[in-house]
Amino acid sequence: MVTVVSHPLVQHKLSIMRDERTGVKEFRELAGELSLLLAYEAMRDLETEPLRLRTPIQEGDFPVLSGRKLALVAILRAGLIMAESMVTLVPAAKVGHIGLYRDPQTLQPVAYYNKLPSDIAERRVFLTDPMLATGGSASVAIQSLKDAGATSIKLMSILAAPEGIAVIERDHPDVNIVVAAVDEQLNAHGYIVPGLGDAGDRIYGTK
Ligand SMILES: O=P(O)(O)OC[C@H]1O[C@H](OP(=O)(O)OP(=O)(O)O)[C@H](O)[C@@H]1O
Ligand SMILES: O=c1cc[nH]c(=O)[nH]1
Ligand SMILES: [Mg+2]
Repeated sequence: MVTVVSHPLVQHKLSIMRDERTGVKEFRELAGELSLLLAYEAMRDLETEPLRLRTPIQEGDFPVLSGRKLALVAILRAGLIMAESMVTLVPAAKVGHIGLYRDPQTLQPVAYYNKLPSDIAERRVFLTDPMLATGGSASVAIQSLKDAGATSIKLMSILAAPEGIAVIERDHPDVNIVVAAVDEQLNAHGYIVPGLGDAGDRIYGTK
């Protein structure tokens, strides 16, 4: 299932990120802000339970988060900005890292790092990567989460191509996807069109 967050704030921030004139500082800030807005939607179904407490006025039962604990897992590099921003919303979440880069010739993901919470099997996992292009990186990352025992995984991306969504639906039909927009297609180099360019390079100012 794919959820496209069509809220005007999300769309506005995304359009500024797309603009080639937007510099590193603003791009990074917007990526963080958008991640919070996407998280608001992605975490809509978190469980709550009533907590008995007393306000300054009277006693009552009030909802607090319950159920499975959370894990945020970032696909490095670009997904890091999303997880770092989201952890401010859910400070008790553990954070994992999966290092992948996409080979520019083959477009295949190359793994270089993997560090996940040891109790990931018991946690609800939110996997972050701003770009879902061919879907190769996200599919491999989801497989490594499953190999580590994760059973509840949601993929959060800022932009997706239809091709990438199709790959996740084929490889991991149990994984829901939350995105700000689904663009037209990929170009010959595997970039999302119209897209926003190379997310990692724009976040970190590399080339
Ligand atoms: O869906 P795919 O075709 O696999 O492409 C998407 C991947 O490409 C980008 O990472 P990149 O390889 O540029 O690494 P970086 O984040 O370190 O820049 C992006 O952040 C995704 O991880
Ligand atoms: O458009 C794209 C595709 C893959 N990775 C990016 O950063 N951008
Ligand atoms: Mg990159």
